[in-house]
Amino acid sequence: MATARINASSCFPTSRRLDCEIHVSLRAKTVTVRYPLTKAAPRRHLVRRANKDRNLVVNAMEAAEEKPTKRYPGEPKGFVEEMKFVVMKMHPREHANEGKKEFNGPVSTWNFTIEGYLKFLVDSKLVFDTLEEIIHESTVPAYVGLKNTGLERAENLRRDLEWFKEQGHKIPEPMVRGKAYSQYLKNIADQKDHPALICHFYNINFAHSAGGRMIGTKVSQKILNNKELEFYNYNGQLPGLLQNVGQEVNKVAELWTREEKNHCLEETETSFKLYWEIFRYLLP
Ligand code: HEM
Repeated sequence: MATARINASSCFPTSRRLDCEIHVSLRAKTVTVRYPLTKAAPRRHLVRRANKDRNLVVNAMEAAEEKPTKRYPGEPKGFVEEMKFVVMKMHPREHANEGKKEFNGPVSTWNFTIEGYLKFLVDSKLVFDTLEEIIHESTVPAYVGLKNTGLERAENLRRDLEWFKEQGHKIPEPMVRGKAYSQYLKNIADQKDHPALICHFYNINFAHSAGGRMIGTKVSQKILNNKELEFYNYNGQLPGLLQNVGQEVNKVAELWTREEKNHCLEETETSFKLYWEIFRYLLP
């Protein structure tokens, strides 16, 4: 609501006239209008005129005021929340609710096979290998806080695949889906597209910590005799690790323009599609 303050005390004489001001405030902005009146003009004229002008000034300010800036879902809580909002909309509804059904959602009806699961692990390893190498070897300031976060999975996956080998399983070579995602990550790193890369960093790591872990539990129960794989084992408390990484990503994104943030959010679709292809090895 606009208010106008007629500041009669700010009438001050100059050599030939009496200048007075009114201040009109609209939300955070204040406009000052100066009235050059002759010394002879009585103050009540000034007040009358200022009152009349006040509405004109308010209207002009309202017209000039920028439209309220768009709020993005999740924005008040930080950029990671914005990313979460976007990716959750991409999940099929029954998958997004999976965690609320005490692991008895559709994933529990999947008939996992060792063969499919090994493909999933091998291609996931290639993706984590690539992502971790890019982040680790980079000197880009935006990635500094994303090194050695405790979410790294490549080494744990290597140990899991070793275990499968010891059990007598043949470990496949990386396949086209894993190679496609790995190559895509290398391309955006070469292009120095940091917002896009950080989008993938978030989605790959956080997807694994959420739906990925649920799937891991089911696989373990159904076909691995409850064997706990290293892939799902973190050095430290996972919620704390995720919170720290989330804070680091939020800090980086605070330096971005809205365009860079939107570019990062738009990249979610590619990340979801590419990683979804790898999850599909698990489908019967
Ligand atoms: C079978 C496949 C999948 C299932 C069953 C699944 C399931 C879930 C579930 C249940 C959640 C937790 C929702 C909540 O917090 O209430 C979740 C979160 C998430 N998923 Fe998926 N998801 C799958 C695939 C993917 C893919 C392909 C991506 C993207 C690459 C992805 C990215 C994420 C992310 C980033 C989160 C948010 C984690 C967080 O910020 O806490 N998910 N998913």
